[in-house]
Amino acid sequence: MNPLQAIGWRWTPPTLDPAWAALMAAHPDARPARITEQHRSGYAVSEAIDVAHRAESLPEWQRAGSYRKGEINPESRPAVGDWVLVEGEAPNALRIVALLPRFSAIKRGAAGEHYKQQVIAANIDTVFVVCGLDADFNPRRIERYLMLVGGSGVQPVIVLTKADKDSADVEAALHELRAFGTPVLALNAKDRDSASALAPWLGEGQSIVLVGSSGAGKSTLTNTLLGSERMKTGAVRESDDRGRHTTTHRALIALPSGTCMIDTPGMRELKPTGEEVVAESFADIEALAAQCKFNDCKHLREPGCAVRAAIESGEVDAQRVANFLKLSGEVAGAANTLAVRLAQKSGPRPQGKPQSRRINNEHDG
Ligand SMILES: Nc1nc2c(ncn2[C@@H]2O[C@H](COP(=O)(O)OP(=O)(O)OP(=O)(O)O)[C@@H](O)[C@H]2O)c(=O)[nH]1
Ligand SMILES: [Zn+2]
Repeated sequence: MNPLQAIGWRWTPPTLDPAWAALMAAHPDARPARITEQHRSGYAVSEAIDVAHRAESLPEWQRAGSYRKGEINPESRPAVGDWVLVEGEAPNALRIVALLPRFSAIKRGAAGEHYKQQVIAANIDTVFVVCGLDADFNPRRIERYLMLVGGSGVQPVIVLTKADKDSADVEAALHELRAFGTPVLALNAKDRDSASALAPWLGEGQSIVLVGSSGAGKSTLTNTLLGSERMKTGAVRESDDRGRHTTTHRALIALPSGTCMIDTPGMRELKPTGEEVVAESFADIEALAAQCKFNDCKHLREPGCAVRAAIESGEVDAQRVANFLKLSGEVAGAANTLAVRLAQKSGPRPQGKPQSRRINNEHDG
């Protein structure tokens, strides 16, 4: 097997994106590799599972000033999961010479003053939104994740863990979540047969990520899919009493099925970029809204509101509608911040504002 296949490469010349083929033709001495880490000063790339090396990147991806001058959008820098072309030999002479265009990208609104958004994981096929059928069960949080990955090009799948627990009301949960229009499964993350329900998304050459709150069962599920105890789970952690963050970090994990799982810390801190289309992950509400009397209906107390009527008749959950309105407000807020930032960037620099201040926070960790 081509060692790249274990880290998600699945293309052959006939299935290769023409843009990729063109870049490869332009760099005949280069070969593909995948980004596993992105740092302030450079990158780590992998050409086979469990091996990653530092690689020198193009100068325009390094200079902080390039962002400020608007020469390079941070989104056009490689991120974890990106395929790049490299030249030279590891460990000391690897150089990235080109970024291959990504087919999907999970982004988040960036904390920095300058850039609008940051790519957290690129070239992912499926994101499993993991939620336990215990006290962790929270449809509103699931809706938030679905909204954040909506429009990324990544297929979301809801995975409800802890279905084996006596207290789990599996049928009620499945019934509620099926209305979301996203595939949903309930399983026991500790059990291999149960976890095999994920097989349709775990084909060879697929790339996946798991998101979900602490304790949802992500490490447990990963271990079960791996078939061995490779990640430390909550249980281990409790006994060593060192709190969180004991999970050994490994960016690309090869599952026996030939799927590449990407584990990147940024996935834990998703927040809106302002470019999300909330309605996309609320298709049921969007369909109702199309029937409201006023086409700018806010679904609050307008007459002829089909959304309110559907709440009354029990067709749609009032909390789901409330969350839709809340998330729409958050995205609108983020979009506003984004617009202000872009305007400041293109307009003249405010008087008396020191240049150096503007460079702060430009980097991700
Ligand atoms: N009975 C049962 N227990 C589960 C299941 N999934 C996870 N658990 C337990 O729930 C606890 C937390 O699971 P983890 O896999 O550590 O959760 P996590 O999502 O990786 O948490 P973080 O690493 O903090 O993000 C552990 O004690 C697991 O054994 C399940 O499907 N059934
Ligand atoms: Zn309405």
